[in-house]
Amino acid sequence: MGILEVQNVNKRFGGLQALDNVNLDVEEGSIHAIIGPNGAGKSTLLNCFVGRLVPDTGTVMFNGNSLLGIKPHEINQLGVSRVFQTPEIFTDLSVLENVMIATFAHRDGAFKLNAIDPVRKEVDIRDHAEATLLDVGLQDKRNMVASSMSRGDKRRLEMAMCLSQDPKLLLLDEPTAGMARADTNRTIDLLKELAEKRKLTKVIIEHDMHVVFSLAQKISVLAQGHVIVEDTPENIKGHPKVREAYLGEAQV
Ligand SMILES: Nc1ncnc2c1ncn2[C@@H]1O[C@H](COP(=O)(O)OP(=O)(O)OP(=O)(O)O)[C@@H](O)[C@H]1O
Repeated sequence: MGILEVQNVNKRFGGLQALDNVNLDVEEGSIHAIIGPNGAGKSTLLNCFVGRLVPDTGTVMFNGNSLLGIKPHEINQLGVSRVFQTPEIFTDLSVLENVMIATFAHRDGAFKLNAIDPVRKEVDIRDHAEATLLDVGLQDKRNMVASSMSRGDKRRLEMAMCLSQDPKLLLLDEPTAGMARADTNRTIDLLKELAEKRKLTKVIIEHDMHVVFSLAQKISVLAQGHVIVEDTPENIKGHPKVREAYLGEAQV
């Protein structure tokens, strides 16, 4: 049994079947990629894991708990954390303060900007945040104001904010979107390092096949809301069904 088990999930938006009987089995400690052409249903599926959307039918089980019908912060407290395509950070605060706020939010269940004054005084939270910044290589930038960081560093900061909550499952929505190749490669290295350092399961949505094939142990291919193949990267490469799904995009 996987740490994340998705069974027979369906989701319609009006006349559109965005998810069509989706099944997914994510093994604990693995990096599992979800790929597929534009509009295949990848983000819709991820949204069903974090309480942003509720499937019409089906089940989503994480570590023995159903993720359906509970609030996003409750899902977060069960150990599921998500890195968004556009970093969700407090731009006026320092790098360290952003991570401290995320650590605090996980412990106390509230993500509030005005919590920063009491949080600044909490030594345990500061130590934990400093250790997380070291893990993602941002320790030298801890006092920088978040708004002045590069795009790549902002995404790294958001990853630190997620990691500071000690998640069991990290969901990454196109973690390298819009990055230059050098930044993309740094992100790949970081995710590989984290896989070695922490026993953390990762589900990653990604269009960049260089990233997918560098990281994933298992790949699920979505097309028109349906998982057409779930297999290892070796078997996915050149798979006729996958080529067909990408016809015209020619990425795999
Ligand atoms: N809230 C919504 N209301 C109506 N239709 C939606 C909604 N969200 C998504 N859709 C539609 O559902 C389908 C799947 O969208 P989704 O964003 O999940 O695809 P995706 O695979 O993540 O695409 P991309 O790679 O372009 O981000 C698309 O046709 C999209 O237009």
